[in-house]
Amino acid sequence: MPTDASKDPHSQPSPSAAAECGCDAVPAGAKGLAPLASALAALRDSCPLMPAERVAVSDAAGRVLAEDVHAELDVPPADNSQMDGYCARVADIGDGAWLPISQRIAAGQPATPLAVASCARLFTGAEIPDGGDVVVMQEEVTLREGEGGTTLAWLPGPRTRGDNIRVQGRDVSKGNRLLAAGTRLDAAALGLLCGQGASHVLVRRKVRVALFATGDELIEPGQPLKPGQIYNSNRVMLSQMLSNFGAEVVLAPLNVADTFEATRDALASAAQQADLIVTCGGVSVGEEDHVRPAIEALGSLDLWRLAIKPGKPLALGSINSPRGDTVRVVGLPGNPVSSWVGGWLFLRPLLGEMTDCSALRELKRLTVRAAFSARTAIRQDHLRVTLATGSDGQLEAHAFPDQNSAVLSSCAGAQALAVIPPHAQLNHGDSVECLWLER
Ligand SMILES: Nc1nc2c(c(=O)[nH]1)N[C@H]1C(S)=C(S)[C@@H](COP(=O)(O)OP(=O)(O)OC[C@H]3O[C@@H](n4cnc5c(N)ncnc54)[C@H](O)[C@@H]3O)O[C@H]1N2
Ligand code: MOO
Repeated sequence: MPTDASKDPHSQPSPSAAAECGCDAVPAGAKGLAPLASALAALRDSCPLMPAERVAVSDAAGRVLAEDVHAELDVPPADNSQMDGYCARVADIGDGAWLPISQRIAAGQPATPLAVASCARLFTGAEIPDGGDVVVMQEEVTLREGEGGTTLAWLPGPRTRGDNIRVQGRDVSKGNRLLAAGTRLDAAALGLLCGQGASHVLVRRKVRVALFATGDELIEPGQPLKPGQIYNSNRVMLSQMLSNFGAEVVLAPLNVADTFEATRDALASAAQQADLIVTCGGVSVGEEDHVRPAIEALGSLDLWRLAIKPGKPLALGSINSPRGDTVRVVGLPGNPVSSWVGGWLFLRPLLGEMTDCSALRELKRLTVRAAFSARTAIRQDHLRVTLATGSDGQLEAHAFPDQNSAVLSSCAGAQALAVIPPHAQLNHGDSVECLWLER
């Protein structure tokens, strides 16, 4: 387990946990940094819930159910065969019997009651005829010609009642809850709805997000790179993350100039059409960082500067919208890793809250063995790790070697964030709690 590094005079910062941006050394920053839990509580506080809307099931992938759905039908609707074979009565088979084939039932055809001391030729999915109580796979059956052009089947016995029969309602029982409100509809859930014959479903409206990046150094991919410029990696990256988390990006201007006026105007225009505003960059302490003052000019800054790494200068606020309500603003730091980690730690749970989605609200936690060492100072660190099974079968977390908040390579392919609490020394082989980055 991580130990308290502040009490160990000999412990040195590990490369992965070094304070790359130097923030830990800023004395003023040591105080007043909000822990992650307070930031998440502030984020969830009086969050608007998206209204419900009815959409076609075929368009509902990734949407969040706004009500419980109860089954109106049994699935399967009648007992049916789970093999290609022959249906008979266990009593007629006994220790094995030659039985005449009295009917042939393909999937989709109605069955007639099974004649006494006979069997029915049937196929996977075909309805079980009344009276039949077992299906024998065709591989076990021998056929021969009987008298008068009939065919006889040898069904070996003894058999057990119900073998190879899928009983009515085995999958879904009429009246039972099929899916709970708050479920994010994946392929299987859509299949369940279709199995009920549902064509439409009541879901939460997607959260409309306005997203913009600030920074005069940014240009869009495809343009020639001039001295001093860098490509805008975060806009498309965050837009993709937001879509994956179920949101609809409604406004994403290519870039916003690094001025107070441009930032304020971009926020004000975003508030006209969005349920949530996400900005990237311009939240630190430099005089080119205008997001915080712009939020304060249009509403209130609820939280700024967190005891987390990466992501210390993350800003949470609300601005007044022309509709008379307020729109939440999440100001992510511009460092690409800080933005990406902020997407997982804040945007995902916030979207979960706004759509009442249980799966998005919390990242799942797993405790594994650390295949690295790390040391933290005043901030809780979130190291990008991949998970692999060690030689003894235990799950291990492997940290990307360079955990600097500008090294986006640490995020590509990362499967979890290893959480290293403040003032801790984690040694190779210790248990470490990870947040699973479920895609
Ligand atoms: N004196 C201090 N300086 C800094 C502190 C501090 O406490 N005191 N905090 C540092 C930390 S921690 C972070 S994180 C960054 C965050 O700063 P900003 O949110 O203001 O971000 P920018 O300055 O705009 O950009 C930071 C970095 O990231 C690059 N960037 C920005 N946007 C993008 C984008 N869309 N695509 C790709 N790269 C982007 C930008 O060029 C900078 O290199 O502040 C530290 N400074
Ligand atoms: O460490 Mo900053 O907090 O680079 O994101």
